[in-house]
Amino acid sequence: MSQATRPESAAGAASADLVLDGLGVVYGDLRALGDVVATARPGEVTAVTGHSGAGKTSLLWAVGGLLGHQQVEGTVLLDGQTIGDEESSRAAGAVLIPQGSALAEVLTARDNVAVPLLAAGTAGTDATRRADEALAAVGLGEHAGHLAEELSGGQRQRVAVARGLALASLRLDEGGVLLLADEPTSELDHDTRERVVSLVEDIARRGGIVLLATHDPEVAAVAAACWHLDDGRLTAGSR
Ligand SMILES: Nc1ncnc2c1ncn2[C@@H]1O[C@H](COP(=O)(O)OP(=O)(O)OP(=O)(O)O)[C@@H](O)[C@H]1O
Repeated sequence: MSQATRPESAAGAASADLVLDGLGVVYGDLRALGDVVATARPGEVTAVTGHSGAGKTSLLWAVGGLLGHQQVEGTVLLDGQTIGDEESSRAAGAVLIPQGSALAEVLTARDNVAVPLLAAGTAGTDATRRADEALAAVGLGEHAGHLAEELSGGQRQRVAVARGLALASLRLDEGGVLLLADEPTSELDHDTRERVVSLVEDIARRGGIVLLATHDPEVAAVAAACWHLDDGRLTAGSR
């Protein structure tokens, strides 16, 4: 594990870094996130921690361009370019593994993983191959043909992880990825959790930028850096 940093200033960030400069999120009268200044580096997993309601999902969604203009304050830069709206974040390789599995119930596990790959322009046979590989990697190779609605909570979460990792791998092949993983291990047993964390680490090892929101100290402990949120404010890094 490398020395963790408290990203107090965007100054000195390398150009390929993800830089949050005064990032804030408001929902009407509620301020969920305020004035976050932080830098995440390619090749590292950055854990995003904090109590329930601290603003972890809001941060990930703001970076991914998934919130409305009026809800987001400040600037998100990747490789020196402003991102943070849907189009620019997607073009920059942003991939979200959402909290909760958000699967299409009447599609198979395989199709849940393959459809976003097809939508991203992957040819059918390649999308199926990538989907099957991703499902096998999370231990669901034998469930590829099962409908999502037939799967357990933990299996569904693994399909969602496989979907995100398959798309992240595609983005890496295309030039780069910004993986936003929102509590991807919350419903997994110990061994499966370790397997998923290792797959997320692989994305970083291949040069991706990874933000990993988690409540789990053991998961956070694998990260090279940690952003800890307290009521929407970034507090001191823990390592
Ligand atoms: N769409 C929304 N409209 C209004 N308030 C929201 C919305 N989404 C989140 N909030 C509020 O914003 C705050 C931060 O929520 P957020 O989901 O970012 O926290 P979190 O750290 O991810 O929480 P958890 O660990 O429980 O998932 C909370 O007070 C929450 O109630």
